[in-house]
Amino acid sequence: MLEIKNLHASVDDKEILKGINLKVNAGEVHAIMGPNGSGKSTLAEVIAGQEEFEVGEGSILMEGEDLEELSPEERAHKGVFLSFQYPVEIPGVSVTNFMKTAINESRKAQGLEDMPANEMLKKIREKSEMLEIDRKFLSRSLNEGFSGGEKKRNEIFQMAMMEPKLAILDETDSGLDIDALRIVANGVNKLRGKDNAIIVITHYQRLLEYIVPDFVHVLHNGKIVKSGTKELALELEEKGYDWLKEEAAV
Ligand SMILES: Nc1ncnc2c1ncn2[C@@H]1O[C@H](COP(=O)(O)OP(=O)(O)OP(=O)(O)O)[C@@H](O)[C@H]1O
Repeated sequence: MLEIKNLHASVDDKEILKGINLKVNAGEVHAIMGPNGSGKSTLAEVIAGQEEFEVGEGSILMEGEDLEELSPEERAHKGVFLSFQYPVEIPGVSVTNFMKTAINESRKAQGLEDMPANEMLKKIREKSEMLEIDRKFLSRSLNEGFSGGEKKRNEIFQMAMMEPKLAILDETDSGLDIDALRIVANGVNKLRGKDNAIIVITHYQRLLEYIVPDFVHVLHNGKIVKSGTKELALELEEKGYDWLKEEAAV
């Protein structure tokens, strides 16, 4: 699904990603952890195609296709979803209408007609019930006055509606409380499937008790310095990151 090879990226001539290698297969959930400032969010944004980052050496392949020349929108149409990519408030545009537009834009890019209204309503009903989202919430203006938890709910709803091939959830600095943690975890678990892959960026071992990842990677100073299974997250909880920094320096 996704293959990142020796990826380097910088902003304002400062190198942030210094040779990332990562392979994510369909059906897998990967967690990325690591100390503040190690490059986790940058990695997510570079995969999604955020233009402020300059990609140097290396490549990002999605289903064998190099993403380098593609805009963030084109990547989204290929099935890459990054949480909080568009956290804009749009007064007067409801959560539902925003979703309808996003889905039809994506269909258009794939040469498809708009989704018939009844099909769209059915999908909205199914996904909102699956994620226990209140009807009233769907008619609210997008992100306007949303609490942190409501933003989270909206984001997971967007992911459920878009059915991305590769979803990247950057949870590192979103201040998740217990409820939001559960919203994210339930959403991810319900959307896990053999044809899609999910990358969760988190500081919380707790989140990984709910979403059991297949692999855990630790990013430090722009490189993945350790990969393992969910036990690695437990080890990090217990020992912190210093031992890995020391190992990485050797
Ligand atoms: N647009 C930018 N301009 C300048 N520096 C940036 C920019 N984006 C990121 N950086 C720098 O790159 C480094 C990595 O940041 P990044 O947000 O990727 O880290 P992170 O691992 O997600 O951190 P955290 O756990 O604190 O969220 C930091 O030193 C940060 O200051």
